[in-house]
Amino acid sequence: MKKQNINRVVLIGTGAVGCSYAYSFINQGVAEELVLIDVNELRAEGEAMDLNHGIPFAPTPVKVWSGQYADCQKADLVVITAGLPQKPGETRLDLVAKNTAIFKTIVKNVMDSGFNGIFLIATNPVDILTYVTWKESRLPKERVIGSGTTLDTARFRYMLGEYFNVDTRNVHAAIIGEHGDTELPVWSRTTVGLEEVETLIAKNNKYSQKDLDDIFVNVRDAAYHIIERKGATYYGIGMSLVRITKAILGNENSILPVSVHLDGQYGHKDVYIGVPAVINVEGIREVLEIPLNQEEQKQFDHSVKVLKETMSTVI
Ligand SMILES: NC(=O)C1=CN([C@@H]2O[C@H](COP(=O)(O)OP(=O)(O)OC[C@H]3O[C@@H](n4cnc5c(N)ncnc54)[C@H](O)[C@@H]3O)[C@@H](O)[C@H]2O)C=CC1
Ligand SMILES: CC(=O)C(=O)O
Repeated sequence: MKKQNINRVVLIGTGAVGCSYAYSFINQGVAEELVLIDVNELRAEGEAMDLNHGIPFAPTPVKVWSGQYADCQKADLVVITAGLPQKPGETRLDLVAKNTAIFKTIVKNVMDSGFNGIFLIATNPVDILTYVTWKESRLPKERVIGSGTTLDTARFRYMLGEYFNVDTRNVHAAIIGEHGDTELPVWSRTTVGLEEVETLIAKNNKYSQKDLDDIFVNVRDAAYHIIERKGATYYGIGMSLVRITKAILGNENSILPVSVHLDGQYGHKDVYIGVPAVINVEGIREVLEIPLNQEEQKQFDHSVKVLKETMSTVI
């Protein structure tokens, strides 16, 4: 029997994203057990060996091993980063057919173990694969979560922090919608410190709406820019996934823009998409419905439409 108070996370997919997650997980002392699974068993084994050699320098004790699907039975959280990444020029939506097929097998294997915890999904297109996981697992929607626009929001806050020359933690902002080309910034709710960006622009002529629009385009296209240069993105998402993991295992009631199932919020149903939600040990405690202006709502509706159209090709 698993001892009480021991948290186990199973990571499926030990490629670039999975290993960045594992590395941050160990360095941030997130939980007591981390199990690595990959279709390439040797890879998972090698990564476990390598990570274990850093454990003397980790902030808290942790057991890491390359395991089997049976290890999911006692897991609190299963994180999936397995599947194909984009090649230069490919969109996230281009990956939908192949990664859906991979997911159907993975989710079945996890559920066959008797798993009854929370899923956290990162594989692209993340909103659609989170929906696939929810359908295939038959778990309550609150316990199936996608990384959504957490990474995009981190990029946005970082770039706004640079622009206004303030600590990025004092930038309160969110990217919502598809984690992909139709995502949108919620400018109407963006504040730096306690000031609205609109006021900051009006007060100081070194700032402009044009610069802010360029910042959003750089956020939206960041993955393309990085993939062109180094072939893949992984550190940012690894740390984003650890942030969500800590919100869950630490029962934090933190608000993060994750991919959640909408059931009427924002005027939409039966879709997984990135919006702010309260996260704790139960998974999604509450989906927050932040007021959007007319233009933001229009862009959000478009994002839902694109996701539903793509989803209809695989579900
Ligand atoms: N949600 C987000 O914000 C982000 C998502 N991603 C996505 O994460 C995914 C992974 O990307 P990378 O790690 O760069 O790819 P990668 O190719 O480095 O790693 C993928 C891993 O999945 C494994 N795998 C494939 N099929 C499997 C199966 N059936 N069972 C178990 N393992 C399997 C592979 O052996 C490989 O180790 C991609 O879909 C990528 O687009 C990447 C960055 C950000
Ligand atoms: C690849 C990807 O989804 C990202 O870096 O945003």
